[in-house]
Amino acid sequence: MSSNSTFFCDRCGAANRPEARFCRACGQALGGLDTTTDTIVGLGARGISSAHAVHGTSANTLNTNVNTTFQLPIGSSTITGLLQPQHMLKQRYIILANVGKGGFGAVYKALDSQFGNRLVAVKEMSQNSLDEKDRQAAADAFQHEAMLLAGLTHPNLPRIYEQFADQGRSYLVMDYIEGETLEDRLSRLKGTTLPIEQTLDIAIQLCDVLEYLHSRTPPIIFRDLKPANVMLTPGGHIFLIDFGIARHFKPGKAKDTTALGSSGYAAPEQYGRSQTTVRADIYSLGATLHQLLTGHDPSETPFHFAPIHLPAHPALAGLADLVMHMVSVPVNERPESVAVVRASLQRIQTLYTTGAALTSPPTISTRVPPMYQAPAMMPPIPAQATTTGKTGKAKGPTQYQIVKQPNTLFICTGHTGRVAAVVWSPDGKWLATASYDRTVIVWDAASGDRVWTYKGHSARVNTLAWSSDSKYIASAGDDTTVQIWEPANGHLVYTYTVHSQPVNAVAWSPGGEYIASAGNDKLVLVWHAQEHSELYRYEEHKDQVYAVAWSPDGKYLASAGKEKSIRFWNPFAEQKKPRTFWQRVSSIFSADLEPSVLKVHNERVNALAWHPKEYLLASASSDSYACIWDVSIAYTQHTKLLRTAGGNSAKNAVTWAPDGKHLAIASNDKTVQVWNVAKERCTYTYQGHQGYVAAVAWSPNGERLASAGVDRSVQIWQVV
Ligand SMILES: Nc1ncnc2c1ncn2[C@@H]1O[C@H](COP(=O)(O)OP(=O)(O)OP(=O)(O)O)[C@@H](O)[C@H]1O
Repeated sequence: MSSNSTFFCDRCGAANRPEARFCRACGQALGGLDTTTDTIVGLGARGISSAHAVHGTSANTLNTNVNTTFQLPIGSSTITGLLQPQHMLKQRYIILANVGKGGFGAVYKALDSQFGNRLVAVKEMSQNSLDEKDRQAAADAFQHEAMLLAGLTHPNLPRIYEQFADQGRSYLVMDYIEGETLEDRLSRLKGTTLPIEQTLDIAIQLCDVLEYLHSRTPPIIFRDLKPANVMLTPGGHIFLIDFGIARHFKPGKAKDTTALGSSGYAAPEQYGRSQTTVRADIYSLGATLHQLLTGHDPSETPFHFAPIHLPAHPALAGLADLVMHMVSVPVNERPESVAVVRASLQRIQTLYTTGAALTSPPTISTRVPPMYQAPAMMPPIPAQATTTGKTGKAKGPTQYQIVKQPNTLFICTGHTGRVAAVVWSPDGKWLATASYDRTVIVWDAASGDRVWTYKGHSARVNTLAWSSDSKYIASAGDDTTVQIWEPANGHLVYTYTVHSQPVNAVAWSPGGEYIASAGNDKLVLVWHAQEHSELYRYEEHKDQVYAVAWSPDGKYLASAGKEKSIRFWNPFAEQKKPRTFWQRVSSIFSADLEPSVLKVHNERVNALAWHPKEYLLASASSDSYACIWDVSIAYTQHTKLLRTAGGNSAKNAVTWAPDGKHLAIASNDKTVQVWNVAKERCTYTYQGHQGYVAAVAWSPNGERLASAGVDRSVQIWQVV
């Protein structure tokens, strides 16, 4: 769907690519065009190349009700895209609209009536106007796309659910992607370009997915990367679509037998001169980036790329060079891998968006060998390394020199604003971080790799919580919403919009049934996580609420904020208000604890954490203290005060070790202190951060801690 010069069909007048052999609108043979040698044909879903399609080999569990050779009956209509809204396909899919043309391939938006009416995209293809050989090649290509996609799982790829044949056409059912193709986005810009920040973000996401494809065994070369095959969601997430010509790279094969790809974006070697490798995808990525940065369509002047002129900014100095290297005609002059490209892009992005430079290598994570044993004593940090560097400008973002500690396992970088929250998934596999940069990033806890960047929020994200089964995240922030979404793919499940002001705290009940959310509107709302109906609205706070926590048995809530005191209450009992005098009296003799207000802090309370098993509550306050409250004897307000080192520094976050014996406290003094609760003694101080530490979380297995804050890094470290 790139904008090459067009060829008009005699029968219906539709515009076609010059290399097309059949009209994409009506299927009429266009004739007279040789596609054998130096013309590149995008096989895609049309599968009409005279060249042989490449056969997929990946094992998969794809649901298919069609015979494996995928022969299609001849004689039915050759045209696709004719299914009307409300048409029921295969007694299951209700067609809503045609979103992707007609001709030999069409894509419909549809509802899956057997799966809660979830939205799906249904790709339709007909090969019936082709001669026998081409028809089989096209059918093979279609099945290949299905098989290939079915074996892949990546946040930037649509999931595939089913393939089948119906009325002489083949269908592929996959995730419906809300958004538009990058090609459509570019054409709406009318010659101008996307903001550089967005281009860098898109480029890095494309690197993520290409790296994933290239790391399969055998590697998958996409071979048709171009703006028309990239979909962009309103939140800025990208998906690679159209796997028609992706193929497995077969080591040792000297030369590709087919010329595939799209003119302007395809590397020279795709014309059949030599075997295509990952560097063919690097070329196409370079051509796509060149177009994003210049607005110039490469299909107009294949293999010729004009110099790129970018705004004068020190961070962008290397960007033009990088892109021009990627589109080098000699294969060996291009970067050797997508990982190399991604590392450069990330370095540029960090420098461009924050002015920050990291001393750690420019990859997402830096790793310490798994055998590493932390020394009992932490060596002091060199004075030079601990100083906070400045950009040198009078005004501008702070440059943080992140220094790895001996027990640091990973330093995850990617956020471009303060990290406000960090939470482990209950199964220990993932970490999620929320940031003022409006995103939530999900990280692989074993490798430190970024898995997903969620961009559903339109303002700072302040807080997040995992559901107890690790399947959902609730995130909330200054846009006043709480959003429930799937960390595996970023799918938004529900947006809760009852708060009228920024939301600062969200907590999922231990059983997973309820969510408590609280914010600047002074409310704590307790609502059903699935039905979203309100269970109880706590209105006792006189000022903004910053923290909310469930007791481990899911019976009580504690909430606190600007008004300095902590409120401890039972949403289920409170729900039954108004309570009579006699009910109050009898409750004294019942097993239920009375709600109470705990007062010890002299400044705002920033965080609360409930002991994993007992009725002990930890709080962190700007008054420089962390406290432990025994709330089972609430009226006597038994507390331990822990004043961590760092003098008068505010305490921002607290987390209990899973065994309940230690507490970690994050502070404005740039440290995290680990305290032995029974001995009331600080046993270790982590000093890897170069700014206020805003968040800390203990891993479910008790072996690691994750901390994050103003320096934008997320540091995962071993407990010493
Ligand atoms: N999963 C999806 N969700 C939503 N829309 C989609 C999806 N897949 C494809 N589309 C829409 O359908 C159009 C055609 O899709 P696709 O590129 O896969 O088909 P094609 O016929 O193979 O195109 P091409 O001519 O590029 O080979 C896309 O441009 C896009 O607008």
